[in-house]
Amino acid sequence: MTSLLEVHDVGKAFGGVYAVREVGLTVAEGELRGVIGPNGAGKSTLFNLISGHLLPDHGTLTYAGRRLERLTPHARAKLGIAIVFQGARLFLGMTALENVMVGAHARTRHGFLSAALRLPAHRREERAIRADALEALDRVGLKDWADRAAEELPLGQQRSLQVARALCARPRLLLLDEPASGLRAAEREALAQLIESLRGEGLTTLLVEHDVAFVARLADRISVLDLGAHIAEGTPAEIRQDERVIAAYLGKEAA
Ligand SMILES: Nc1ncnc2c1ncn2[C@@H]1O[C@H](COP(=O)(O)OP(=O)(O)OP(=O)(O)O)[C@@H](O)[C@H]1O
Repeated sequence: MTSLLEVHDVGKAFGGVYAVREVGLTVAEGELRGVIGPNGAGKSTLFNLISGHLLPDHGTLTYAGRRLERLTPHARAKLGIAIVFQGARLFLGMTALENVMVGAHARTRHGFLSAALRLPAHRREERAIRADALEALDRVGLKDWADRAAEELPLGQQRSLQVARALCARPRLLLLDEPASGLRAAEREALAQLIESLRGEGLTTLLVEHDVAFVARLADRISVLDLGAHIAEGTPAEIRQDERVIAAYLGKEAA
């Protein structure tokens, strides 16, 4: 299987303490990879190293054969890496559709300013973006909500809207940071089904999540971090039985 993302030996320290050290993982094209770990394991740090919001102290990141580690988040977005951040905000006062259209900005030629000025070449582009945004809303089951104010959507649908925003940039790799956090059971279920349907479409996804059951249900393979180190990788069934993983979680509970 061809790999889309290769993280090799990355490390990142804050004030001399490693939040992530010597972490490596390879994500195959079309794979849904989960990343789990107890509090402070380094999940968010790893996520930000892949998105480009943090730069590694050492190690390499390769995406579709290109080295990433010195590229800005914007450059990575242009290569097809889309992000749904933990607790990301929607633009209030904008409709669901407008919120998604902002997500297409990463791949427009003219940039946000000329879009705001509504130059002629832009109107064409704007129409195309609008069509893409409607398609993205449709993919996440929110087409009927297109013209509603984003803040009117229930929390679960706001999360789906964030996914639509990421999809509008036509990503090849989708990064999800704790997408289920704060959701109720029914909302969680709907989100799981959405992520499953995107996997069915062949979208490669990295899912960083606190909720182990949520990840175990969805992921092809799971990488486990503890105290910044990569301690295990395998299928959900393998991970559930891995003694280092059990010890890492039990250790945290005991503490
Ligand atoms: N910007 C930062 N400055 C200083 N320390 C940081 C910073 N970001 C993370 N850390 C530290 O790095 C370690 C890993 O944190 P990280 O947030 O990556 O873990 P996590 O697995 O996402 O945890 P959680 O599940 O609690 O969100 C923690 O000890 C944290 O305090």
